[in-house]
Amino acid sequence: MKIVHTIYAVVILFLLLLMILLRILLGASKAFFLIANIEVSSIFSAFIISILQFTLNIITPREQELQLEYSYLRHIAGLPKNFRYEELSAATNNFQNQIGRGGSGSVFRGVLSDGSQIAVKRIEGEVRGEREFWNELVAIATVQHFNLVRLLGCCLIPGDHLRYLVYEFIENGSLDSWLFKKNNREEQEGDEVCLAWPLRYQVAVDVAKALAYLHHDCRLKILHLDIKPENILLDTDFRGHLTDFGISRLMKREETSVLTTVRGTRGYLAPEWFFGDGISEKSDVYSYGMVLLELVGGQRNMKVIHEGEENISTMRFFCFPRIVNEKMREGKVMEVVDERLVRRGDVVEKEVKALVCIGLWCIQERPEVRPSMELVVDMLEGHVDVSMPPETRMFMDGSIREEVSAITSFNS
Ligand SMILES: Nc1ncnc2c1ncn2[C@@H]1O[C@H](COP(=O)(O)OP(=O)(O)OP(=O)(O)O)[C@@H](O)[C@H]1O
Repeated sequence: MKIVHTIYAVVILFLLLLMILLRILLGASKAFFLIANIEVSSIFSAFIISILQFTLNIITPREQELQLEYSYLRHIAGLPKNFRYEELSAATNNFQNQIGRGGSGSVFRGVLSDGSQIAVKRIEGEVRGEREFWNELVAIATVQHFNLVRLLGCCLIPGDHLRYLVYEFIENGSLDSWLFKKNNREEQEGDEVCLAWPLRYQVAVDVAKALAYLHHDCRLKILHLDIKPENILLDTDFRGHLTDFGISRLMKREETSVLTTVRGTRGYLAPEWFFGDGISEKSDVYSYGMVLLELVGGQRNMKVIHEGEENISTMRFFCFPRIVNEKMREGKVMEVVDERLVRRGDVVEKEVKALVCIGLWCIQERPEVRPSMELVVDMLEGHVDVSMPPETRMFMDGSIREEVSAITSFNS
C-alpha cells in the first residue's frame, strides 16, 4: 500500500510542477490563471491528503475490512503472522522474562494484548541464526498437528541480525527437567520432580505420532534431526509437543537419503551421520529410540562419570543402552527402570518391555532395520506385536568411549 501512495504522491508533485512551468512559459491570461489556480489547489490538497495517509498510515474502510478478514482467516487456518517488534517487546515486558537458552539464542515468556501466552525465541548469530530462522519457518509454518508446538509467527527487522520466532507457550517446559535426576544432592534426596510412568508412556506415544506425521503425512517428508528431551515440551496435562525445527530438512517423498553436514546433539546422532552415506527419516527414528530408553531409565544414555578424589579422579564412560540390551536378554529388564518409579510402584512391566524393545529396534545400526515411525505408533498402541530386536554393535557407544579414553590418556 505504501508504494502505491508514494507513486501517487510523485505523480501529483510532477503535475504540480508542470502547471507552474506552463504558467511561466505561456504567460498568464485571466482564464488560465483562474483554471490553473483551481487545479493547483485541488492537486495540492490531494497531495497533502496523500502525504497524511502515508505518514499516519490511515487506511480506508474497505482496506480495514479486508485486513480484518485476512487476519481472521490466518487465525482460524493457524497460519503464522508477522509480528511488529513493538508488539513483542510489550508482550515480553521488554524481553525481561527469560525462560530458557539454547545454542541459537534465548527464549522469553510473554502475553499478547488478546491475553494469549507466548514464548518468543530471539535468534542471535548472523549466519547460523539466519539458517535456523528460515529452516524453522519453512518446516513448520504450514504443518499442524496436536503434538507439534504451534508457530504463531515471526518478526524480522531489516538490517538487524536479531530474528524472532513466536510460539504458543507450553506450560510445563521441556521433558529433560521432568526426567533427569538433578546433580544437587539435596534435591536427589528430597521428593524431586519425577514424571510418573503413565505420563512417560503417553509422551512416547505423542512424540511418535508427531514424527509419523512429519515423515509420512506431509507433502514433503520433514526430518526434524534434533530429537532429544530438551525439544519435547509438556503442556498442562503433560502431553508431549515437539519443538525446535532449527536444523530440520525437507526431503522429497521419492528420495531415500540426503547428504548434509553433521549437526544435532551428540548422544542422539545416528551412525550414518558419520559415515557420509546420507541421512533419512530413519535418523530421527534412531534419536527417538534413544529418548525412549531415557524415558525408561530417567537418566542420560551416555555420560562420563568421574570417580575418586578431585585431583586423582578417573573418568568412566557409562552407556545405558548397552546395559538395557544386556538386562533385557537376561530377562531382568525391570532392573533398568528409574528407581524413583520403582519406589512409587506405578510401573507396568509389559509397557516397560514394549518401550525397551521398541527403543532397541530404533537404535539399530543399519537404518533399514529400524522401524518406520508409523510402525512405532502401532506397536506402542498395541496394534502390532513387538518382537525381540536383533543384537546391535552399539557403534556410537564405541566411538564416544574411544574419545573419552583418548581424553583420559591425554590428561594423565
Ligand atoms: N514454546 C515454549 N513454551 C515454553 N517453553 C519453551 C518454549 N520454547 C522453548 N522453551 C524453553 O526454552 C528452552 C530453550 O529452548 P531452545 O529451543 O532455544 O533451546 P534448546 O533446544 O535447549 O537448544 P538448541 O536450540 O541449541 O537445541 C527449552 O528447553 C524450554 O525450556
